[in-house]
Amino acid sequence: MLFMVEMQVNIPLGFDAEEGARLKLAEKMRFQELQAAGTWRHIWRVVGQYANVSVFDVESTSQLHDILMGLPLYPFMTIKVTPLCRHPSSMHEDDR
Ligand SMILES: O=C(O)C[C@H]1C=CC(=O)O1
Repeated sequence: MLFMVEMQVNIPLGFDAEEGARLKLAEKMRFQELQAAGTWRHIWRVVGQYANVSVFDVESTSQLHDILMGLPLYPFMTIKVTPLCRHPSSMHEDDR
């Protein structure tokens, strides 16, 4: 199942810089793990914002829920999830 996930990161002004850097590194490592597994299929930066638009490929909504809630930066994120399905004109067989 494919989902578009929009994530806005809001780390409060004055948040401990070292802890912020640690969380960002942990987030990057988790992202790369999920990308390598094919679960976090795509990611784009939203220009001018600490935000991304991503596509996740998961088995269930509860899997996606657990992944998102487990992200190191989750406590600072506003997240919007949109289910996707294959466009009838798509040439990509793996768009499911
Ligand atoms: O930078 C972000 O948009 C937040 C998050 C998503 C991947 C990652 O490495 O950090």
